Amino acid sequence: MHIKIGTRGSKLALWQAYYVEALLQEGGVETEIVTIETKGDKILDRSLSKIGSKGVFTEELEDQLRDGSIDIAVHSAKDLQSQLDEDFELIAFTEREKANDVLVSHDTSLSLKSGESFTVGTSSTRRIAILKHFYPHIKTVDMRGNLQTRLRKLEEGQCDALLLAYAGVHRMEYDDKIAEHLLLDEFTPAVGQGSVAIECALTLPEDKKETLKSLLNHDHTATCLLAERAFLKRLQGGCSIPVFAMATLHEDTINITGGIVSLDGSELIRRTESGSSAFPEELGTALADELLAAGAERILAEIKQHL
Ligand SMILES: NCc1[nH]cc(CCC(=O)O)c1CC(=O)O
Repeated sequence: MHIKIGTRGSKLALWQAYYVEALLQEGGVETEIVTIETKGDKILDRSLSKIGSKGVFTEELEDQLRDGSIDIAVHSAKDLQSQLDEDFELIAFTEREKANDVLVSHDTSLSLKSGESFTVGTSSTRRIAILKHFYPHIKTVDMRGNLQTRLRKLEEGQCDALLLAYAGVHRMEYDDKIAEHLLLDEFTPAVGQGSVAIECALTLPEDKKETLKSLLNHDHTATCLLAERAFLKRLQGGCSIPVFAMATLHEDTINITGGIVSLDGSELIRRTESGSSAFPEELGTALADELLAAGAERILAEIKQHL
C-alpha cells in the first residue's frame, strides 16, 4: 500500500507528518510527503480572527484530498474547525502529547506567578484573555507566524516571553527555553491540543481507511477528542474564540473540563462533567449546554460582535 501524506510546510507541521510517516512505515506502508502552503501560512500580517477562522490552515489541503492528489492530510488537531465539510472525515487521532501550555523565554527564571511585570507574545485570544483574567500585570503583544517566526521575534526582543503549547515546543526541541509549565486549571488547553489528526476524503478506499486507522489511531486519545470536539461544535467556537476544554479518560469514565472567557478577561466560566466513555460526544455536548445556560451564550454573543 502507498499513502500520500499532505502537510503544511512549517517545521512543526513537517515534524508531525514525519511522525505519521514513521508510524505508517513501521506498519509496512509506503509513503510520500506532499507539502502544501495554506492561506494561514501566507497571510502573516493579520490576526487569524480577522482572516476568518474557517479553514485557514486546511482549505488547500482539502482541495488535494478531494482530487486525490493526497490520501491523507495531517493537522494539529487543535487547528481543525469543529465541523468539517461533509465530504471529509477524521479517521485517526494520534496519541496525545502533554497538553499544557508553557511560558518560553531566554530567561528561564521568568514566572507568571512571581508578580513581576513583563511582556508576553501571543495572538491566541484564549491565552490573552486567560492572562488578563489571572495575571492582569502581564502585558501582551500580538505574535503571529509559525513557531520559528515567533521564536525569532522573541530573540529580537519584541517580547520577553512566549506562551505556547508544550507539544509544539517539545517537538521543535526548545525544551531548554521553557520557563514555566502552566496549570491546566488556569490555562486549560484549546480543544485537541497535543494530538495530531488525520483527515481523509470520505471516498478514500476502505482498505486504506482500515490500515490508517489501525496504524495511527490512539483509542484513548480519540475518545477524549471526540468529547472535546463535540463541546467545541456546540459552542460553535473556531480557533479564534477563547473557548477551552480538555478531557481525560480513566477506565470507562471521561472527565471533561471546559469553559469560556470574555475577551477582556473579566468573566471566566469553567465547568467539569463526567460520563461514560461509550458516549463521548453526548458528554461534550452536555457540558457545552451547561456552560451556555451558565452565561457562555451571552459571552459568546459579545465576543462575536468584537471579532
Ligand atoms: N495554533 C498553532 C499551533 N497549532 C498546534 C500547535 C502546537 C502543537 C499542538 O498543540 O498540537 C500550535 C502552536 C501553539 O499553539 O503553541
